[in-house]
Amino acid sequence: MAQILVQGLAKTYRVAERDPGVLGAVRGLVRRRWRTVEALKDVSFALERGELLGFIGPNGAGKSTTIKILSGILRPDSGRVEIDGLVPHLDRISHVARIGVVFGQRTQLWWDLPVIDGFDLLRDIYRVDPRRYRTTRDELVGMLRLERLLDQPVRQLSLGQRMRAELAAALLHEPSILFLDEPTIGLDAPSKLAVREFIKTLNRERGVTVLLTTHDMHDIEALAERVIVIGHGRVLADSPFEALRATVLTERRLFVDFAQDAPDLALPGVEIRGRSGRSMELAFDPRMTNAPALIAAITAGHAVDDIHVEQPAIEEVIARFYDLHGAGEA
Ligand SMILES: Nc1ncnc2c1ncn2[C@@H]1O[C@H](COP(=O)(O)OP(=O)(O)OP(=O)(O)O)[C@@H](O)[C@H]1O
Repeated sequence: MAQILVQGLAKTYRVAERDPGVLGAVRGLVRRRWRTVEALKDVSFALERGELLGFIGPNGAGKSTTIKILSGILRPDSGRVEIDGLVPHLDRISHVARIGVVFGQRTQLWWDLPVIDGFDLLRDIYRVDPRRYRTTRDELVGMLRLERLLDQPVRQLSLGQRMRAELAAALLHEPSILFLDEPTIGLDAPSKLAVREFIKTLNRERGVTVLLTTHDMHDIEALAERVIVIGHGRVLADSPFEALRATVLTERRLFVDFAQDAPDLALPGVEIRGRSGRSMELAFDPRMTNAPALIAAITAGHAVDDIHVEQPAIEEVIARFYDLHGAGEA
């Protein structure tokens, strides 16, 4: 049975509207005008225990709203959510004991307290058995290389250090599910790699179910076997990333460095995209020809120094997908 079940989720926000300027603000105090924003219209999916799901979509698509509902912070207007048999917003206390949540843009630690004191407070809040807590904490501190940061107040940490501390904080009570809302936002390359490695270990070795939202497609490429794309409050795709790539962009590219100036080539199903000196970029449709056949045809007639095939970059695939579904920013 699915560990996370979401069916027909809908959520509308009511936003106060006001006219511009001071007069508008004053008028707004007297008579409020409201506008509704349909953040989620109809979102359904199921997640098995131990899965790692990339939950992506353009700005304003409804990703954070979904995570807030799944964490029990928000109540949906309609639809059904069940996680390990509990309804998050109704069974909040039992539910939060089983999940960990990290919002990349917010901290769950205490700004002025040393990291270790924040961890101890979370131990008390979650009522973790002291002996069990020490083991888990020390393990997380080791995995996330936090040893030298424990005595520093959170406000003194760099963003990358803080994110490592946030991940530990979210896991001190050993949840079996982790919700990550943009955990790599603003991090430099080494910190991103460290966070990705940690998430991977947690999921693959410990079996923690992970739902990850991110705008960094390298996170998706490195971590997610399955991807859900949402746009305008609906699920637009739910498939392995490779399947998404195949439906959106079939094109492959072949880069050739010839031993002499790049020749004229006329091959069926192949388009020359660029040529400069001895280099040439070719695009081909893998349904019409394939890379080995193409390479054989080229090398049969010309001396070649180097040759390689490229898939379209993941950013390109996603941008094209948003385009096809008219799912630009809401
Ligand atoms: N508290 C709120 N009050 C009013 N409107 C909100 C609130 N939170 C979100 N919204 C609106 O709901 C829609 C969905 O927002 P949400 O934050 O879920 O999107 P998102 O996919 O997480 O976007 P991003 O990638 O930019 O973080 C947006 O139109 C947003 O403006």
